[in-house]
Amino acid sequence: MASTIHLEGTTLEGGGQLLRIAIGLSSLTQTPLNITNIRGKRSRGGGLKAQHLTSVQWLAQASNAQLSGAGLKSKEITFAPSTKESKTEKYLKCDTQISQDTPGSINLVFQAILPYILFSGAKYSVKVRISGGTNVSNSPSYDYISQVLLPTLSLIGIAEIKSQVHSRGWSQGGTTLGSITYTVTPLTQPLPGFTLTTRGDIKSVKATILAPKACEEHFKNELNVMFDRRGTAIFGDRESEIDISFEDSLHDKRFYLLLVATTTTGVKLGRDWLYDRGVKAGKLEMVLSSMAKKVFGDLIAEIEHGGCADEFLRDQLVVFQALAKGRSEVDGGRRKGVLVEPSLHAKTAQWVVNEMIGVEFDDDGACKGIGFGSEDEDETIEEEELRQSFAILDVAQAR
Ligand SMILES: Nc1ncnc2c1ncn2[C@@H]1O[C@H](COP(=O)(O)OP(=O)(O)OP(=O)(O)O)[C@@H](O)[C@H]1O
Repeated sequence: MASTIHLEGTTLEGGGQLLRIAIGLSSLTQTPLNITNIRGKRSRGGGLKAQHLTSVQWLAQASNAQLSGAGLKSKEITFAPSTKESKTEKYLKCDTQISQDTPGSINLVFQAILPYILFSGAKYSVKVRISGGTNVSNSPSYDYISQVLLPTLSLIGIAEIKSQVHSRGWSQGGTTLGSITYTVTPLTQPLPGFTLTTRGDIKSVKATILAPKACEEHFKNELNVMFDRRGTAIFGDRESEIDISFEDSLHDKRFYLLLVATTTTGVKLGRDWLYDRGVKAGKLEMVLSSMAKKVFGDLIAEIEHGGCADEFLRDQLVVFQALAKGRSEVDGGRRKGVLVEPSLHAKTAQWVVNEMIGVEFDDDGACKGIGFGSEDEDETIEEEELRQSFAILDVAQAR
């Protein structure tokens, strides 16, 4: 049996993403895992929030893992997947519900469980209905997942993930919970290494607005003004293809805007903003115009670096690069001729995959993945273990 890997939860970003990636990889590789100081860099002492606990418990059930220490606010857990059976089918149900009774981000739960389902080897589609928040600050919204992440996964060879939003749930103070169903078809072959390095020209931009119905015209006008002003920075002198969609947020304090640029090579770049406070009388115009300016500015910065992934997508692709077979590269772009540094979230994701499965990333955002599920995967892991023990020997000799 593999020895337990220990991760220190304060490393780098020190948030929930470290836990999500680690538990997903532990379940897949059946490697026991111990995490201390979970979310150690977050305020109020860190520990597991409901959303994290839900993900850990679901993965423990799906991989038949022994879980100890897990509870709300827990700072240390040990997760030991069963190594006796590899028959995922027994525990990974084809139709499953994950219910949260708080508006914790549905999409962060999805982020935690997706690699496990995709690479589980199960021979049936897995339908997961998750309740909680669909649009929550500092996490991917439903709209971002369905318009940026899933089309990108399709571009790199993971075609079969369908999404359906049943109702919206907003972070903080929302009265109703939202729910989404994701239907995932597990891979039947190892994921081939992929490159996202050819950006292409911006072909179209889709704007998604969620806001109280009364401000529909107003919000759309703000966006049209911004497209007039900043269209050249987006499209250059090419024809602009613009689509603006509006959905009633059914909440007088919830305003959300997502802009997604699609390029001629199918690359998606997205930026969004959620404003979830009240708007004082006479201030609506200012709020909508500030939102529009901010999201346009952020999207244009993503377009100008010329890379193939926005800041958030970059960290969300790391685990897929690490599990794919052979070399994968995601171009994060350049500013003033210098490579755009990965965000702290992306560096954390890269650190976790290195600790868990020995995959190293270079400065270009490339790595050699282990080819999870392929016949020679054991060899790749063994080679890596051997390499690491030589590295330890080298260090010992140097002392
Ligand atoms: N606006 C956004 N659009 C898309 N993805 C986002 C956005 N904001 C954050 N994310 C993604 O959400 C994840 C947040 O990870 P993080 O570790 O902060 O999670 P967390 O579970 O909320 O932890 P914590 O509560 O500890 O902050 C990252 O993968 C990041 O890329």
